[in-house]
Amino acid sequence: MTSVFSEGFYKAIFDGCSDAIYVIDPQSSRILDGNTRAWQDLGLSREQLLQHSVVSLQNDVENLEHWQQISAQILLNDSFTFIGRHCHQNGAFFPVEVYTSVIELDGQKVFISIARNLDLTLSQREEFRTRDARLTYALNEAVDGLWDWNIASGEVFFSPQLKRMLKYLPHEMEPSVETWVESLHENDRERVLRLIDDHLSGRIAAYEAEYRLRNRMGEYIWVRDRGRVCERDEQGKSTRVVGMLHDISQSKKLEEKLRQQASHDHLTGLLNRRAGYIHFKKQLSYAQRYEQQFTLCLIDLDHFKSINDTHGHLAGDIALKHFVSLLSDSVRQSDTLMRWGGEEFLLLLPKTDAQSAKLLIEQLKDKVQASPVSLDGREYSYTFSAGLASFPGHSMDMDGLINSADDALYSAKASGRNLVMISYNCSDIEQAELF
Ligand SMILES: Nc1nc2c(ncn2[C@@H]2O[C@H](COP(=O)(O)OP(=O)(O)OP(=O)(O)O)[C@@H](O)[C@H]2O)c(=O)[nH]1
Repeated sequence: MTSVFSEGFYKAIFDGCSDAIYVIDPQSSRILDGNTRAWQDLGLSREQLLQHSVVSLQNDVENLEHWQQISAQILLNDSFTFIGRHCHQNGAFFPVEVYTSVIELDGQKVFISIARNLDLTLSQREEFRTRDARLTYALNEAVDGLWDWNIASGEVFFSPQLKRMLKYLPHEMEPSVETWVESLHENDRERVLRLIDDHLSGRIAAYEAEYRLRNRMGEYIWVRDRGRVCERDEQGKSTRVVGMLHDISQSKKLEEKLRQQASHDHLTGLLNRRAGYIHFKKQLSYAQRYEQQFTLCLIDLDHFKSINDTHGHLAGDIALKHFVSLLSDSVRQSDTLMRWGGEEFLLLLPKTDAQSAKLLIEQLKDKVQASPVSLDGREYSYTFSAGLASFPGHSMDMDGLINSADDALYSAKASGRNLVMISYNCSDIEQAELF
């Protein structure tokens, strides 16, 4: 039989189509025509195809009677889709999705069936294999660990690299969201859970957090975690989130070191003047808020220049460290000693009035004098002078307090050194009016 298409245009589309197209007689199920893809898919020549019918070719159609039931159904509905199996000449079956519609040709109704081969083509298979290999590589070798959370079931897939990051073996780590929640550092947990909740409910476009995560050894590592909802249900509720975990422990350590260097004195390890000033400000506002007295004490080593001149600068450094170690061991945890300048220190004594502070500093002074430092194999005693000022008695503000303590220190030096003096200044407001 010749092609039912007379127009070259339609013929080109018919033969060039990547799906198989069959023209079928509704009564007998005979194949009236088929495009190139149709006979190639079945492993037949065009002539062989035209010898067949749906009954002889289609495994799911049992006999002519069965076909006629199907045919009646197609004629009734004008179209019909079904998924079945076609049989290749070599005996192998392959899955097809067949869409059949009814058209009229020369006053006769015929069926046009378009059959899509659902089996993967070789190139598609190759592509999937490549993609699979890439995915496996990414999951295993990438520096980031991947997680995939099914919200409804609470199940979480942890990638091999994520497990490695936390020092777990491949078969370890219960794949549940609880595993992750329980590994969060308790100081980070609330913040991180709030962030992920904000993302799930759509308040923020993506989830991103830096936090500490406990590893198999019970140690905490710092991670940067980023995730995004990738599936929602019909109501728009998040059902699946996928994210990546990056180990940032090293950069956090470096950050901490830089922060420490910026705020601490390299020689003594004490807070430096800049950070000390910030700390002082906080202490003062705390004292104001809770109506508490506190005293600050400026301490300056006496004749320190002579230590440097006699024993050298390195010996001077040793003496400075010796002094800091003596004082640090003697003050309370709540007191803060900071390096205010070269051989000048500032000691903050919260909840302490000037008289009590003076007694304490006198004791420290005696202790320092009685604890010589060993320089060049020789014991060397040194002393210090100190000036004290208290909040709120001597001043209400930081600069006023520092100036008052400085005045007192100047007086102690001027009066012969190795002395502790309280400021003579007075704040404008009487203490009784304040507290
Ligand atoms: N070794 C060492 N010396 C320091 C450091 N910071 C400051 N100094 C020295 O401390 C000395 C301070 O000298 P001065 O300001 O004259 O004071 P002083 O000799 O202690 O005399 P008075 O304070 O008047 O008792 C100087 O020699 C500084 O070089 C430091 O970090 N290491």
